[in-house]
Amino acid sequence: MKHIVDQERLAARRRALHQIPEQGFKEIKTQNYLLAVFEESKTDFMTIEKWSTGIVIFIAGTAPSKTIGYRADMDGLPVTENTDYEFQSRHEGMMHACGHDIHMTIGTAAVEYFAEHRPENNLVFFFQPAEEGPGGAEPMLKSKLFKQRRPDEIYALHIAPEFPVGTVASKPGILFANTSELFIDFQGKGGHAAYPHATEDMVVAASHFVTQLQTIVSRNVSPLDSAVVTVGKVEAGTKQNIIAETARIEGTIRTLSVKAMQEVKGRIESMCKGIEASFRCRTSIDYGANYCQVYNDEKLMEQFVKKAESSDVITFQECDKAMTGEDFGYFLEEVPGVMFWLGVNSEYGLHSSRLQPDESVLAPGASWVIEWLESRLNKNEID
Ligand SMILES: CC(=O)N[C@@H](CCC[C@H](N)C(=O)O)C(=O)O
Repeated sequence: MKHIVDQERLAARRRALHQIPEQGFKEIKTQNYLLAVFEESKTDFMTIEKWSTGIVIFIAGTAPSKTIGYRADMDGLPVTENTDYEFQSRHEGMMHACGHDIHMTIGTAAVEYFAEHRPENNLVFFFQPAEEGPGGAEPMLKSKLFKQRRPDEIYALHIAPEFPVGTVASKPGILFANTSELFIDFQGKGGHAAYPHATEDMVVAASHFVTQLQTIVSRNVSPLDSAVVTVGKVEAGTKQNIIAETARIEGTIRTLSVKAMQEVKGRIESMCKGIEASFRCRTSIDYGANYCQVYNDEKLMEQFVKKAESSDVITFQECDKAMTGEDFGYFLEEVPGVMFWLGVNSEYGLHSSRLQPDESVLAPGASWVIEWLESRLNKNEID
């Protein structure tokens, strides 16, 4: 199959989306932009419905015996863009630094294609808000709309800066980790910088805590299991000559097993008690959004690999699991399916202010998604 989509049209769309990154559950402009795109290809066998700031599109098949699902995430990240793009983000302090602009654009190409080539089976697209947090998948799955449109299998992609354009990579079983956000507040007695003995310094307390955290992965988690504890943000104090009354750390925990997640959280709780005793302060922990692992169905993965290996538009590569998180894992808990990486060859990685996915991925990426979905929608091809 040659590229069946128009690269330039998709690039223009991706650039438009790139300029309007919005936080989770605030994707209003993004939703409106997508709705306008879908309105142009609307047919009488296609239903377009809003869910929160997301969109669900149902394409009724000609002779359906099942429903195939596809999901694309929509939100941006609080990152100040530092690329050399002419079409940089117009939203200060926000950027599509995780490639969701590419994910959505490829999703729109698939919607347009199947609006023109009505499939035999039903097809449902989930344009999902808030993947980066607080998590749109879980509430979407609980919605009445999802229950009405529930697919029998589901697919999604994520861009991969480290793979060349034209590469699709995945693996059976666990692909992405279990995750938990981590927010800890420290509260003590602040005061004058010249009277440390009369205060409890929360800069020192939080700093000790961050250092102690590093021993969880090296000394508490089994070396045969895997975990990550990252602190991405620390905030404390008000001025250089005032001893800080409060501090806050924000981070994330990643584990391959549910057991390791419980162990890491248990250690964090014990360490907080230790910090309270040592620094005469109070701590409070909030685990924010938690995502389950992304687990690829083995049988569907086998079929995916078989199809990918015979495709002219992409090359398949088996990859290792990663400690990234994705709330698509919740879809895969409910419905069997596959998530895969799509190479975009960027020197800078996901969540970097300099991430620059190679746009030439749009046509082959969309063609592959269409080719794969078509094989699941056309009854002659399904094993
Ligand atoms: C693919 C990717 O980068 N996903 C995010 C998911 C974030 C989950 C949650 N907000 C957390 O930080 O734990 C990731 O950071 O892996």
